[in-house]
Amino acid sequence: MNFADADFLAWSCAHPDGVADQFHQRLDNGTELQLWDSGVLVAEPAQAGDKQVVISCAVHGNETAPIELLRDMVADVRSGKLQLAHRTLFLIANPASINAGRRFVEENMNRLFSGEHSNAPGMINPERERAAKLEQYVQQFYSAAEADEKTRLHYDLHTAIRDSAHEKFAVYPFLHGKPYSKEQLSFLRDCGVTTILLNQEPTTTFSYFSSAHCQAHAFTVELGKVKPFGENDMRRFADADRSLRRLLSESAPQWSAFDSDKHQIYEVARTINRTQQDFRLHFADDVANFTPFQQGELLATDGDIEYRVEQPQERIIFPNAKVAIGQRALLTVVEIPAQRLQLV
Ligand SMILES: O=C(O)CCC(=O)N[C@@H](CCC(=O)O)C(=O)O
Ligand SMILES: [Zn+2]
Repeated sequence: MNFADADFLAWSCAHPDGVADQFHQRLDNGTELQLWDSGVLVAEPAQAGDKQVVISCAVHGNETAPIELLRDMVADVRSGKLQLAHRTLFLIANPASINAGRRFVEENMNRLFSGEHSNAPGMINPERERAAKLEQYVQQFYSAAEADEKTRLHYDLHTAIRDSAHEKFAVYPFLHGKPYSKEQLSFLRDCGVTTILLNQEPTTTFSYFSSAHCQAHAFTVELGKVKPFGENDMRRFADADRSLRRLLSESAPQWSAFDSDKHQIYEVARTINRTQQDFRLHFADDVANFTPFQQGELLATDGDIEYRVEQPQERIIFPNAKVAIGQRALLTVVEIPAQRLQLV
C-alpha cells in the first residue's frame, strides 16, 4: 500500500508499528505534506498563519468518532477541499489499539506522557515506545516554525466510556497558576463543548504534556460516547468538525463572544486511585459522568479504605474499576461559578 494513494487512517493501521521512511507530497494549492511516521502527518500551507495546531485522536483505539473526524479532515486536506491556513500536525496516536478495537493494547497510553513512558526501568511496551515518539514529534512540530509568536494549540480528541450528563466536555490541564483562556473557552463552546473540567494537579496525559512542556493551549476534548466504527451518529459531532475546520482554514477565525453564563465549570475535587485488587465502585455501571451524589454516600472501596462523598453535589467522572493498580479509577468534581476563573 503506497501512502500517496492511501487513506491516512487505513495506511496508519496497516503500519501499526511505525515506519522509518518519510513521505513528502506537495499539493496543487502549495500545501506541503510530510509523513513523519505512521499516524503522524504534518501539513504546511504555502503561507502559514500565526497558529500551530496539533489535532490528535486514537490515544484510545476504541474511541472511533474522533478518528473518523480526523480521517475525513486529512482526506479533505489532501483533495484540496480543506485549504489550510496554519501549520497542522494530524496524529493518529495508537493505530495498534485501533486494530485491536480496544482502549489500549498493553497499557493506557494516556497515563504515559510527560516522561512517564520511561519511568519504569526495563518496562517496554508498544504504548510506552509510541508515547515517547509522540512527545518528540509534538516538540519537533512546534519548534520547527521559526517564530515564537505563533500560538500553539493541541486538541486531543476522545470519547467517554459512559453516558454523561454533559455529553461533551473538555479537560483543562493544570496550569500551575497561569490564567485560563477566554478565546479557548469560546472556541470550545463553538465546538459544542460548554462544560469544562479544571484539573488541579499535573497528570501524565497527552494534553497536559503539550500544555506544561510545550506551552500549548491544550485540552482533552470528550466529544461523546465510545462506539464502534460505523455506529457513530456523526451529526452529533458536526459543531466540533465545523469549528476545527474553521480553526485550520481561517487565518483569523472569530469565535462566539465569551459569555461566562454559557459555560459550566467544574474543579476536580478528588482523584481516587485503585491500589488494591478488590477495588470496587458502589454505584451502577450505567451511572453517567457528572452524576451528583449526596454527602456521605459511599462511592468506592479500596481494600479497607472507604471513599464517601465529602462535598454537597460532588459529582463523579471517568469511573472505571478495571484500571491497572495504581491508576485513576474515579474523579470527583464540584461545580464552581465561571466568574471565579482568572481569565485572559
Ligand atoms: O470514559 C472514561 O472513563 C475515559 C475517557 C477518556 O479516555 N478520558 C481521558 C481523560 C484524560 C484527561 O483527564 O485529560 C483519559 O481517561 O485518558
Ligand atoms: Zn480516551
